[in-house]
Amino acid sequence: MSVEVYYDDDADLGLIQAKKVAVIGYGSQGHAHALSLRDSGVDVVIGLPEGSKSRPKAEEQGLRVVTPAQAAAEADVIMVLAPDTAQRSIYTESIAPHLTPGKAIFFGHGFNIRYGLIKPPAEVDVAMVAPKGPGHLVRRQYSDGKGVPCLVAVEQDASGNALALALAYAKGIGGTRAGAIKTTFTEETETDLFGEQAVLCGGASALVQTGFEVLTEAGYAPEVAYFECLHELKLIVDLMYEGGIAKMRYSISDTAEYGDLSRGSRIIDSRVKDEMRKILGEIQSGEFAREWVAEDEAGRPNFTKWQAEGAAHPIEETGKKLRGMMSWVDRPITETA
Ligand SMILES: NC(=O)C1=CN([C@@H]2O[C@H](COP(=O)(O)OP(=O)(O)OC[C@H]3O[C@@H](n4cnc5c(N)ncnc54)[C@H](OP(=O)(O)O)[C@@H]3O)[C@@H](O)[C@H]2O)C=CC1
Ligand SMILES: CC[C@](O)(C(C)=O)C(=O)O
Ligand SMILES: [Mg+2]
Ligand SMILES: [Mg+2]
Repeated sequence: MSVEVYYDDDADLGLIQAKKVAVIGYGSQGHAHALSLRDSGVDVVIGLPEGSKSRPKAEEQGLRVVTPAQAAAEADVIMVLAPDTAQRSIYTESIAPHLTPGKAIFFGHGFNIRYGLIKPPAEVDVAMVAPKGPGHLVRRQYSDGKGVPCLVAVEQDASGNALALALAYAKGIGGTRAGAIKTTFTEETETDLFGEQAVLCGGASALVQTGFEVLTEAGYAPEVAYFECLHELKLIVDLMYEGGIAKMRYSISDTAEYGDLSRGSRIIDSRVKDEMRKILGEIQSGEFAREWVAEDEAGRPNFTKWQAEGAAHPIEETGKKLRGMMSWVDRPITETA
């Protein structure tokens, strides 16, 4: 194997238990890291602005919440889990003044370091622990005694111990149960952005919506189209997750497998592959990052419009109705945050 993968036996939890950790932000990732670190015996403080919606959620879970500046002042390790677009100003206003030599700043995604939006001083460790999964599942897997794999990376090793500290942190959130892969900030950032845009979120959502539209526009029942294009996708992906595409193809009928083999490459064709390469180029050149930062600074006009259009897509109404009939499917998005 060309990558280095670390498991529980390779990580010393004592290293992070000996530190005070500030988790800045208590959203999808923040709540998962904070609660799991606490359950792993780590001293955790949460940094949130006065008036943050997340404050009562963290306090209800028994966590101590202070301002981001106070959390950064108290902590040895500062994990930044606020939205990527907010991190630069949080860093400048609340973290940088307290980032004294010997401390460590950690990230859950490399965006701000990769694109030069945050430049920490040379005397601190700069590392990343990036779970390869949504925060609510990071927490659920930890609570179930399992773990979501993580990427770990060290951008700056002032202490000479940054990787060991990052691995200890990864162990504290269950990441080394599944495996922590050593990478770089550049590789994590570019592959993560590509994955979410082209395959996992952008690609998959567009595939599902378009399949649903084609069936319903041809007169088929929305309920049947929903089951076919969205609900069953999870069951198919579960088989891929367990045993690769090969296991999924083993389980489906020969008819489905012949349709898959003969038709799949007509859907995801060379035009789609060229577009994926273009998207990767925009990520590598920094064009996507500049666009997203400018969109955020302008008050997110396109983001808000596209979000509303997505929420109004007929598949959502159909899905809401059908999921209401399946109590085991319709679980709340936030169980802890
Ligand atoms: N979502 C995910 O599963 C994954 C996310 N990541 C990375 O993790 C990081 C966090 O993302 P995510 O968990 O999605 O974020 P969320 O949007 O879910 O949560 C953001 C949190 O930050 C808080 N916040 C907002 N502004 C500030 C501020 N100025 N100071 C302090 N806290 C603030 C929010 O509080 P409020 O409630 O008041 O808005 C909220 O608690 C990002 O770098 C992301 O790329 C990495 C892997 C997966
Ligand atoms: C796939 C989306 C993601 O990269 C993630 C959950 O890993 C994110 O940024 O939320
Ligand atoms: Mg990701
Ligand atoms: Mg991401």
